[in-house]
Amino acid sequence: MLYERLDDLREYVSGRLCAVLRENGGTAQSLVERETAAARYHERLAHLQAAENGLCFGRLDFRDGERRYIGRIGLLDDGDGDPLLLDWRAPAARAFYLATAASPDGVRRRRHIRIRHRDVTEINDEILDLEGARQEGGVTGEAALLAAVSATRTGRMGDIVETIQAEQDRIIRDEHRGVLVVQGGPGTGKTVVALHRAACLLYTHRETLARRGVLIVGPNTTFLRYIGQVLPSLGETGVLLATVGELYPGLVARRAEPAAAAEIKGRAAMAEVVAAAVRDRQWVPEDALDVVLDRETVPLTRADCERIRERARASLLPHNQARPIVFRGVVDALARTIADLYGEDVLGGENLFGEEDVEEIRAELRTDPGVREAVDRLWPALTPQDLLTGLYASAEWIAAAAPGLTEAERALLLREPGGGWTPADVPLLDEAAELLGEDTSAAEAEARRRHREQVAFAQEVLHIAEGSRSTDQEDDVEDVLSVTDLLDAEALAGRHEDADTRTAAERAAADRTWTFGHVIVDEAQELSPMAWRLLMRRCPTRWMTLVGDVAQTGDPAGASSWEEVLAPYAGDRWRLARLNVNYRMPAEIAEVAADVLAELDPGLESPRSVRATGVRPWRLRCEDLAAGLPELVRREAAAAGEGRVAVIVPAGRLAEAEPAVVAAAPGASVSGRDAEVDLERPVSLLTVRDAKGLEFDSVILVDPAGIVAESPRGLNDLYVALTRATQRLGVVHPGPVPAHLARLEETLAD
Ligand SMILES: Nc1ncnc2c1ncn2[C@@H]1O[C@H](COP(=O)(O)OP(=O)(O)OP(=O)(O)O)[C@@H](O)[C@H]1O
Repeated sequence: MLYERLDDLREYVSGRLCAVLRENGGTAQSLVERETAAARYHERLAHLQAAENGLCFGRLDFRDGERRYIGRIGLLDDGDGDPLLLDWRAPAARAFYLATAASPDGVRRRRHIRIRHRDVTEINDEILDLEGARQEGGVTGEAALLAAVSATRTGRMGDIVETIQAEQDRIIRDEHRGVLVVQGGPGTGKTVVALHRAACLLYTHRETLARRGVLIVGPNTTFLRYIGQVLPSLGETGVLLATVGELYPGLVARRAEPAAAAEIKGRAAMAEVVAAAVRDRQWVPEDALDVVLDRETVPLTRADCERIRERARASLLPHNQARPIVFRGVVDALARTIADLYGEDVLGGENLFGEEDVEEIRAELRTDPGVREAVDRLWPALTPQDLLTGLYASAEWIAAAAPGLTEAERALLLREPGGGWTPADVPLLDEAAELLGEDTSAAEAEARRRHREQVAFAQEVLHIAEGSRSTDQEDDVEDVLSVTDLLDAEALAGRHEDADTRTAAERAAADRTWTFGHVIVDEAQELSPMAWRLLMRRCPTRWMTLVGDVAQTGDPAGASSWEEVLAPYAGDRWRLARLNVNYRMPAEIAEVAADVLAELDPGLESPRSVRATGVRPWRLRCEDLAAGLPELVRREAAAAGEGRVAVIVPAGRLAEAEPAVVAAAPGASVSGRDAEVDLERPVSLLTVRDAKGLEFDSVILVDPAGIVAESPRGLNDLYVALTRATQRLGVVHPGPVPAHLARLEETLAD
């Protein structure tokens, strides 16, 4: 019956969509209305399609006899309008996630229903009675949960609507309008909870969020692809997923650079360096600037130039927007000099030039190319790219703008022009864009021209409409409203200008100054202070969800405390929520990771595993990867069956490990070699940086000591690498076993 209703709705919506697409002709206004309606029907259809798999997954039986079915979307009865199925996000569905035997909230039975190809394949009931309360274990829907967490991985994250746990549900629906930080160890569901929170917020605040959009920031494009299916599977499509490096429209930041250079660029002090670089381009000559005018050469004195610069700076306008002030200053100063020169009364009286004469000189100067040249010299129009390219290319400019850096640090910033941008450049470009502003005069002139054209067109339209008005009406009914009474040409023109049918996410992606309704940051601990400045500009309301784990911070520019990151932007308007249960690693793997965590920070607590598998993680000493690794990869691939295997290596061993992995798994995806790691392949070879946030059925970790040695946060990296497996973990070490992995026995798991 539920599927029948779904089919009816689909048929109805596709019918409406076809009808809209078939319509043609009409005014520009009706075309816009048609496009908007088509986009709406498309979205609705996507929503209905997404609900096909597992349309209904739960039922609540209440003590008073009421029954509620819970599913991916809400459905109403066609006849009486009663709810047939509750959307999992509706308040009435909440008991499905929260009711426990100790606190049943009127619920007698919770039923988990599994549907495949529209057939019910499994039912699990939980009776919430007193007996159950005595046995309470802390998880809800245990059988369904265990089936979900033990399932073979596919290389794409899936949704968890059927098994959301109470501690997760509270975060997903949290109504806090400031910054919500979700801190939790590896595998506690931070990412998946953040994505379900996005879906929930879009459901509850659809108006605001559809207009301003939701931004989800992740650490790299592989990760974004990995999580990219979750929201569409929940029927939500209008969300922008991006890395920080993708948040500067018009450029792709793919250039590589040493981690030490990226770390320097991420420091908060770089904001002052960029500001100083802008100031350094506001030039004053040592002595005087000779301005070569059409008719003669006139000097601008140093004092004149200083005065002009001070006036422009005092305006507090962004650099490019202050150029008209400099232009006026130059014209005034030159006009005065010319008037002094030619208007001097040889008899010693007052200057012979009156104010009108001086105004005439100014008018002439305004069109003189020499004046433009002088302004370009004193206060050049700059793009963020010009500014940074120039800064990076000159040791002298770097030294002037960054006196706080050591010589070695400054040398790391130096590079030849060209060759593209790195992800760490993007927050600096954004910072520069804020300080430079755009010289919008040309764009404004173009907008004014377009508006005049639209008004002229609208006047013509109204004229035609007036002309075609029925004369009968004119004769008979004096006060019948005509189209011109309702609409003037300006208003009609305005409607055409608003006709942007792109979604908020599409418009946001193309606009650097776009501000989002809500911003979600995953692996938030990795962001540098400069990246935070960029993100905070994109979300002035500070309605944000940040998920991360400071114990997993790998980026040398990343965070070690949420308080430190947030206090400058959110004061005390941020709240911390914790997740404590590990849904990814079985207890056997979690124990190994816990030893490393204890060494990282004895004060940090490991999350509790939701299951044990009985499979012990293994280690093997292997000096020669080329000889030893292929067999291990083959074994793990066979053990993982349909699942996914990752070989995680220090970046310095990628080249050595690649032939060994490819020999065992010719189709393997290789980080660094492939533009983007394809996690849907059975085997992947990755560095820790690329493995962040991901998970695999089986992980072979190569050279743990090498991982630790490779970065100042190497122990955090080792912790990340050890916490990626859902079933099996093996460690291959070329030298003696590191002390923190002593728990591992030197065996191969069966
Ligand atoms: N309630 C749940 N039901 C089923 N699976 C769940 C549940 N919560 C989390 N999981 C699964 O646990 C795994 C780990 O989740 P996720 O990747 O969101 O953790 P994380 O905290 O972001 O980890 P990390 O910090 O390592 O990136 C995922 O496969 C996720 O689908």
